[in-house]
Amino acid sequence: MEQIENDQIVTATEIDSTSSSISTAINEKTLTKFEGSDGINDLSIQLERTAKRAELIQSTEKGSTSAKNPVYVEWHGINYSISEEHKVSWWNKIRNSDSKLESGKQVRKIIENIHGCANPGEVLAIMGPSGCGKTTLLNLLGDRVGKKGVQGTITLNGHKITKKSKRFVAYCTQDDIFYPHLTVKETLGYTARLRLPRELSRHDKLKQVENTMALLNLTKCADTIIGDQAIRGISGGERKRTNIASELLTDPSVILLDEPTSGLDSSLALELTKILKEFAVKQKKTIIMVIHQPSSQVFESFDKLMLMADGNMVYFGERAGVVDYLDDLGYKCHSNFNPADYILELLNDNTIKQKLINAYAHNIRDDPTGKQVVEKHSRRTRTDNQLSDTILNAPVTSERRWEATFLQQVSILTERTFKQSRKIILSRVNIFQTVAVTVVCIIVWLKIPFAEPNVFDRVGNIFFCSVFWSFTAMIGSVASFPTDLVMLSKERQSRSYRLLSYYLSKQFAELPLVIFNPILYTIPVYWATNLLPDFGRFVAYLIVIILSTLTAQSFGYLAGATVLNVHKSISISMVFILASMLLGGYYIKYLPFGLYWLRYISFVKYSYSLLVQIQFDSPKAQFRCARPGELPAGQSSICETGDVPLTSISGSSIIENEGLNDLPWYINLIILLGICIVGRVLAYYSLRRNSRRSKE
Ligand SMILES: Nc1ncnc2c1ncn2[C@@H]1O[C@H](COP(=O)(O)OP(=O)(O)OP(=O)(O)O)[C@@H](O)[C@H]1O
Repeated sequence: MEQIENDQIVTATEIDSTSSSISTAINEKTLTKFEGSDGINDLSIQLERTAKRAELIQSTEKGSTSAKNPVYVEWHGINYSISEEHKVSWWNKIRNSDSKLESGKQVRKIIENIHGCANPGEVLAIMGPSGCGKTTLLNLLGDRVGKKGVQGTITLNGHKITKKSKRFVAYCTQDDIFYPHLTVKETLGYTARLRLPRELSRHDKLKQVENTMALLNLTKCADTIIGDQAIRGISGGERKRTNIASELLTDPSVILLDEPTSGLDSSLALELTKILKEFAVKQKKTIIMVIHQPSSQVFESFDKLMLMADGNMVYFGERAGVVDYLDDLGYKCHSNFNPADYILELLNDNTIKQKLINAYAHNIRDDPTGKQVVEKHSRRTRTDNQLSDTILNAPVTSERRWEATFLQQVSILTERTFKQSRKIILSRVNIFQTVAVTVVCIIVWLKIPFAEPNVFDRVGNIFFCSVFWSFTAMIGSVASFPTDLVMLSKERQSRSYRLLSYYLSKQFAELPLVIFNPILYTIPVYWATNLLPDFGRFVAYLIVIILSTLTAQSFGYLAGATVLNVHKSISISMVFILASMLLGGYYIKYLPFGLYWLRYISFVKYSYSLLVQIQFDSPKAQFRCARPGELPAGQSSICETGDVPLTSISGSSIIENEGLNDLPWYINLIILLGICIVGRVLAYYSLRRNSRRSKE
């Protein structure tokens, strides 16, 4: 306990002195320790950096709620197990017929009887060899695992974690999850606007972003896109820092970090741990981090330490006490050795590891869930003038479920989705594809004459336009939800917005993008291929093409939201669009007996019928009858049905003959609109059901 207080006093004094004046800190006494001007330069750079850091942290304190809501985290008796499918092949069963090999489920213990606590103002480090269960424990502390297979108690200020209390806990995952086309500043800006208290003005929120970027040395890459495997963006270390910045920015009371220093060089790793430590001390944040091989300076900055091996506890207590603890067990760490390296070396030796696990189990033999050990290290149980018992007993809750209002959420998310999706939907490749298809269609169907022999070409042009854009929209939208899923789950876990806000914003943002290419295609193709020269009919034609595209998009959304797997949903959509195309009325006129109704389940039938009605069911649509020899052999002219051969025929007679006006145009329109809306509503409920399931 004394050690914690001393550590905090040292850090607080250091910050105060540095922020007040650099010049007084560089006193003569200190300078004599360094030889030559390089030493002086190094020291002044260091002090300048420390002063800047303190100043920036101080600036983020304005409006900080974590200092007012310190949170004490405690956990004991934690067990987590998973059931794994165990399959025995029929061949193995035959070969081992005398043994009792059976397929079935096996329970595997991931972590066992884990306990600990983390106090506000302190940094707790969790260390151990790879695969020992550190991330699993962090996930459990952040309530990101669900209930299945979990036993034990985790509390915040002595109260169970609730949906409202989760907002006070930030989780920096090991994998940095971002929208790749947004810049660092945009990413952090949207996070700030969604998650910072609504009382702060937009200007203050963006100021907070600037300060956090300066603090984490991100200012120089502020306008660079994040990027991913396909597009080059910021570096791995910058991604890591952006990830931490996006959580620090939201002013949480508890910060869980999974390997925050991986990918950073040693000086950046040290700088980051110093920042976290200062945040802990100055703003009473509780910091728990999983860390691999910290340098000795980073190791020194921890207040508490938890060591794990094979899912078991090896040590929990003061960081400063671990070397003596190991020494007492016969494992002496030399003074010139980094204790963190030494600990990992011990835990990677199977025999020593088992001895250390047994030694810890022996120590707590009278305290099966570790409750007493936890109480010993808890600041909640003792009187402290800053963090009194009453504060650390206060329920961790807020009046609001979300900081941004519903309308703010929709507008912020729409802006963000638009920025992210426009780079994909309106990519150069997609625009090139549209222009190329437009040119090909114009060449193929240039100035189709209003004549009977060309009716088939005219109808083909109309059918192609409807199906091509439906197909493109459906395939483009199936990946929408599966690719957003990880981001959605991360942001929903931190209660950034409602699912409905996300869903509506997706619709609004992608609407102009999805209809841009069909419009770009339809305008020149309509006039160049000589479709009905009537502006009103052109507008109606364009509206139906857009509606058909949006209907196909809603099926794409539905498939993606239901299956949540890009490959599977593309396969399902392909089958669906092909079936709709075949049943649309262009390829098959006469379905086998009893299957005629199948036409009515194809959305293509409604859009195709509507487009044909727009183009043919008009007094202006008059077609010259075929002259002898113009029609293919065996095909009779529609004009020859009466006694007197006609010279021209109306479009309405043609579609009647083709059976394309079985439903009036307004019924086709209503059904198409209905399918579009129902598809979107079903996609929302599918997404909601799946996002609830993923939480369980
Ligand atoms: N849902 C799960 N299904 C299957 N195995 C799991 C699951 N969750 C955890 N595990 C297993 O539990 C063990 C601990 O995993 P965890 O990620 O917590 O380890 P770690 O200590 O964080 O490792 P590292 O340092 O390498 O990240 C691993 O063997 C992992 O494969």
